[in-house]
Amino acid sequence: MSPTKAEQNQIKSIIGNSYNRLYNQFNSEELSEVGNYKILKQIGEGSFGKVYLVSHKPTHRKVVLKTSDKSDPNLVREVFYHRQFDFPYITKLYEVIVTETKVWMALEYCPGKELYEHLLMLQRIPLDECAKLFSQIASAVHYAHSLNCVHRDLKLENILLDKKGNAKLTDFGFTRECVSKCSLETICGTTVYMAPELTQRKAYDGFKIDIWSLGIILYTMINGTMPFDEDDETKTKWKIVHGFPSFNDNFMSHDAKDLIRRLLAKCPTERPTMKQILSHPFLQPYGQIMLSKTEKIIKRQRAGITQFRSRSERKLLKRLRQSGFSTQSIKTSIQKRKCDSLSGLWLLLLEHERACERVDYPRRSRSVLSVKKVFDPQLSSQEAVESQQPIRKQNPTSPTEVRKSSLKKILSKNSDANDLPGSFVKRRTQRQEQPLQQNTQKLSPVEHKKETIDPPGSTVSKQPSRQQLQQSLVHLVGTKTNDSTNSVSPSKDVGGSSNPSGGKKNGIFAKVTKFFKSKKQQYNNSSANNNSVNSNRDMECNNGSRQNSSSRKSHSTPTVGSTHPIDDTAYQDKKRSNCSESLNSLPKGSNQSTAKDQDTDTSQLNDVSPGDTGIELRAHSDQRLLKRLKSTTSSDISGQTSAGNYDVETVSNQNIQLTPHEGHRSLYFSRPRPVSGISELSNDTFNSEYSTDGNASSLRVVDFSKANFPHANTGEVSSDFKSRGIYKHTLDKRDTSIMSSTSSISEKSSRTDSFYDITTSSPPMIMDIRKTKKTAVADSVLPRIGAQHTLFPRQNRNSSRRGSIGRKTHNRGLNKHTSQPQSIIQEEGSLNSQEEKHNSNGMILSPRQSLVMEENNDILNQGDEHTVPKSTLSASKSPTHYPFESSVALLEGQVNVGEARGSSPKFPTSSRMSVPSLATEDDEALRIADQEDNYSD
Ligand SMILES: Nc1ncnc2c1ncn2[C@@H]1O[C@H](COP(=O)(O)OP(=O)(O)OP(=O)(O)O)[C@@H](O)[C@H]1O
Repeated sequence: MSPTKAEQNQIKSIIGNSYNRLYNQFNSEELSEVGNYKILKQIGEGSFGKVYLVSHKPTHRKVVLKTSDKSDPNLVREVFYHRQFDFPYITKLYEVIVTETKVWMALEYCPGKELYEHLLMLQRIPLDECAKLFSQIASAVHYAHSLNCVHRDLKLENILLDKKGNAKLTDFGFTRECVSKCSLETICGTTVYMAPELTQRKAYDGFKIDIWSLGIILYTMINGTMPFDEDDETKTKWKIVHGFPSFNDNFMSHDAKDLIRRLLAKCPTERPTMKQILSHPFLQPYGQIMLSKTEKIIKRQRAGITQFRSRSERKLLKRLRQSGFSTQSIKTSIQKRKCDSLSGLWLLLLEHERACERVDYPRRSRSVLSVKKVFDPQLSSQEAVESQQPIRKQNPTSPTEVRKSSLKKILSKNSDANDLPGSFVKRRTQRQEQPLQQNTQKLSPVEHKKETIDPPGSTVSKQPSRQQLQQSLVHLVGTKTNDSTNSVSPSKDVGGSSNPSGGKKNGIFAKVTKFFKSKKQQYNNSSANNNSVNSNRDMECNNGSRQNSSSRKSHSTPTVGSTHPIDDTAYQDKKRSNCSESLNSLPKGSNQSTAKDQDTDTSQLNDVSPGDTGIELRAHSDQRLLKRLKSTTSSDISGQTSAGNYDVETVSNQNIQLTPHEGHRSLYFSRPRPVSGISELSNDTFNSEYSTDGNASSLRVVDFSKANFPHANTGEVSSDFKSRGIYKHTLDKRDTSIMSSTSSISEKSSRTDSFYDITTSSPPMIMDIRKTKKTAVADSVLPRIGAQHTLFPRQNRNSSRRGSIGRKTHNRGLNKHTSQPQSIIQEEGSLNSQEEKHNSNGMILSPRQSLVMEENNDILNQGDEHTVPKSTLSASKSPTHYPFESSVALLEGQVNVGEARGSSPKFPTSSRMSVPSLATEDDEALRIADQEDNYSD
């Protein structure tokens, strides 16, 4: 029976509204979702992108999404190595989402932030805590070394703290493989953490430079200052080579001093091995525990017996299978380290499962033994002392703490859940507030301000948030409380839901199943509606096909956007249907407080974005930003890393009077934070790392190290050096290396190969920006990674990642419009503008696209509310081939809109919609590029 006129109108109106919501979402300035992740807030900013706290929609787990421009030269390296690591003290990489201009890494959330910030807060870390944290860091390095990987940028900023206060190594942008004792030549890292052989630009053993950096980290943790840190970079380097750290006996134990001395041995071969470090008396008992744990993990992973064998893994697999997931796909995804959405789902569920197992089985015997202690009056004074150590508070490691925590768990299980957790959290918060306030007083105005903006103690929060309370409650009573925002009752048909002890588990599993079921349901709904509204079929087909092309692509490319892992024939059939998607946007219930009525469209967007379509919406800019000194000052400190040319400039302008052992600067000294970098001098060697696997490069700057350093005794800089113009010398060298096309090519192929291991994305645009001005001083700090910049379009940025050298902005106008929607339009627009020369019609659309637009036009005219005037949707039918069909499908409206703007003065004058104006920008960019070429000539 055909639907009545009223029904038809209702359906049209629904589609119209849905279309408008989607349209508005595409034009929104706010980024709300990426893949399966819902963005909650921005929590940090790196040199090449932002870091967001997000919620994994299927599991509701908190995850960090770190975004990087593809122009980040270390991005591929970072993902390539990071995904290989599976270790408790290394941040987990769950998933990688690739869009046209960005790569999004879903990482384990470490609410404790950086160890650097923790140290700033405490001024110096107590010895016992140092031993524990350092053992964890050293075990992570040991693990990476056992996989023949060297980190090369170990520093306090690259160690994060999780919610229990455990150290997690992160940021593998400089990592590379290193077969034993191989000599590397790429100068990279952060100056104050660099080993003497690095600052002297000698070939080095990658393992040994990591060990030196560990020594710097340990010294700084204990002493609260850095051992070699001067205002002037050259002095710092001189001290690294010739100086010795001074020890304050008030903070340093004999063992600590001994270990630091060994780690900071000037001669690399004298530095201890990782095993020797972890066995050192200062680190006991933590060191030995970590060593045996690490060895066990390494052994298991080498034997390949880690995956899908454990009890929790088998249980989880069974549940997923029962719920209709294709477990084989999940296994493949994990085993091949695809870092796709299935990996993300699996790893997060497994983490949750394991956490639940720990909560499920509290150790009764221990808790009973601790009763005396709890009521011991002396304990309260001890607690006061411990409150000075917020990290240890949250991560009880001493037997007393373990007992107390276990007891609390037991007690809370037997008590009223409403009372105990609250009171416990409150007490804990009070205790933790104290040191925070004390420390705040000691901070300099700069740090104090920073504190006010963003309290650094993620382990120490003044006001426990609702989520913190909930987490504590979960931790204490072992059952998740359902609140209005997150409550999802465990579905009965989910495998294992009858498990009485697994309330939390069932909750999360029910959420996952519900998430995918709701998606499946959408398909079913659309099918039903399709059948019932045959008369509207064509119309829906047109609207649906537009999204469907993207959706199809989404399902077939799991690394981008979301994947529908439910193995269901009906669902697969639906996937094949061309006319179903339009009704995906039918309203549905949402179980998230943050979800707006656009939720349906959001999931729709999720299916087609971001990777499939390249649709990226600019992030919400008024989020509280974490003010990082190093990023805010990065442009000022371009010489902070091993930028030799910059050093020369500094040296030649200053009469350096070096006094050995000038004393140590406090961390609170208001200087920019150290930044990592790769020297431009090693451009050739960097390439040779890829092309020759670490063989010595033919291009060496002989004697540079000698000239670069003041005299060992006098501190005087050689006049020869001052007058010789090493600046020019190095510049020439750099030019030579940049012109070393062989290495560039080898690097290019290596990079793209690695890149394509994990993505199916289109290759990066190649742009030649090698030619540069030779006049300005700033040119002497041109990116050492010049060759890389020929691979990736450089964004118009004032700072560059890790350092220094690439800080000069190559503003050729080509990347002026870096906001995501613009870049999409720009690409499409430029495509159009190229073809416009041959096409007098101006508007270029494929027949199907034109048809879709016309149909949409009709729909919108019939809907009650719509924001797009009819005139903006007119389209001609010039046939054009589009390589990226899905992108174009999503852009149709915008392209049309842009073209029609002239004829419709009422249309909103958003620059991103203006194809003609972007064409003008391109012209302008070319003009600037030509000008720069003239300069360089
Ligand atoms: N997994 C995480 N959990 C919590 N916060 C994180 C996480 N990763 C990064 N952050 C936050 O984001 C900030 C920037 O991240 P990160 O340092 O990794 O970026 P980056 O691009 O590598 O920066 P750079 O190389 O300049 O140091 C960090 O200081 C930290 O506060």
